[in-house]
Amino acid sequence: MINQSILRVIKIFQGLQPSKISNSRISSPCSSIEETEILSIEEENRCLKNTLKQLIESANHNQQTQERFYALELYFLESRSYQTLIERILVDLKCKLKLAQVELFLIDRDGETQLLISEIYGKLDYDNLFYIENVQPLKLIYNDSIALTLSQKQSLINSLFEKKASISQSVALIPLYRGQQIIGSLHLGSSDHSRFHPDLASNFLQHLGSIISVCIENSLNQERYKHLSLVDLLTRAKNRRYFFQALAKEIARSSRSQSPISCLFLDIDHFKRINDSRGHLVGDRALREIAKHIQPLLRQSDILARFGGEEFTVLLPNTALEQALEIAERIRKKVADIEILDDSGKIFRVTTSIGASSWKPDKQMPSNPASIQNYLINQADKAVYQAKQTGRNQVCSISG
Ligand SMILES: Nc1nc2c(ncn2[C@@H]2O[C@H](COP(=O)(O)OP(=O)(O)OP(=O)(O)O)[C@@H](O)[C@H]2O)c(=O)[nH]1
Repeated sequence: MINQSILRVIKIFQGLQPSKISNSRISSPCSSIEETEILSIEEENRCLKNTLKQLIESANHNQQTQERFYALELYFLESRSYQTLIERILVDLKCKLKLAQVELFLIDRDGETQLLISEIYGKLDYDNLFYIENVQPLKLIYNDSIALTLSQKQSLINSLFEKKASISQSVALIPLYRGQQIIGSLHLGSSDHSRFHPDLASNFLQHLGSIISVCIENSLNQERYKHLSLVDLLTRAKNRRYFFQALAKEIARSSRSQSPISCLFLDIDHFKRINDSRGHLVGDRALREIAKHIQPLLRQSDILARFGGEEFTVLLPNTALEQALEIAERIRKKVADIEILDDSGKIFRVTTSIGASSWKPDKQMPSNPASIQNYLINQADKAVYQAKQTGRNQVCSISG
């Protein structure tokens, strides 16, 4: 009886561990052998249970890792602007994956991305974001073949993370690709020596790299479209639409903070004559030169916009009339000094009439946003008209 049941159990286990149970021993009726066999089966059973437990733990761990990575990827996919995405990669990723260091390299041929982003956001100040002109610096890091690399090599780690190399003990170098084209590289550094060892399964990191690549490309394309709709393509100053959006925002901010806000309207003098005598393309060149020379006179928070034709506006947040008049005078002088070349290589100059308006929290002043906006525009418009009427090439403001 006992032999029969032992045989049944053994048959079950034979498929799993055939080498450990010999048929000759089973055929023996000796009871001590039976006990040994039972003990051996129990031991096998324990081993199998342990193995199963480890497999389940490992599957659970993998599932948790997968869920964490999915959540992270979703977090990147939900970024609504390039600025937010970069912040999430460089700051939040470090925190969420408990990394010591994160470094992002992006290939930016001709500096197009940097120009676009600086025109939209000003300078994005991260000391771990690097724009490179071509793939060459990455080849040096990756040792020519640019593929996902997990390493504990101190020599490689020292070539990363600028001056802070000693913090990281192991690194993951994740190339960022769109199609066949490399667009950058993401470097993750851990203070744990065993975190990124070469034998680690790298599919999660690989997938994360693909998602980040798509997010970067998409957010840059969106920024390009947004930029096109808000910038004057001739002068690269902001356009009228952007100006009105910014004006509404700044008026709301000024009302809240009870700070002044000023506006300048610039109208180039006798511009028709320039077009008529030197040609429309030379007129275009003059407009470009004017915008180029005014921009550096302004603060980062000020906004230069082309209002239309040969008219520009400057929005000066947190600026009272007295200060606005000084800035206007500086602009007027600068414009008069610009040397513009006509098609025959001759230098000519232009002048501009400027009207200034200003709003500050005061009982005499309009207080709701729409009337503040009308007030600023009408006063600046009247002032520029006055400047034209009284001789051009001057700055005027209307009191009251
Ligand atoms: N080249 C060029 N000219 C433009 C553009 N937009 C408007 N203009 C010209 O700007 C000129 C504006 O002329 P007016 O409004 O008569 O004013 P003005 O000649 O500057 O005279 P005042 O403003 O009175 O000093 C017109 O000839 C327009 O054709 C543009 O994008 N490029």
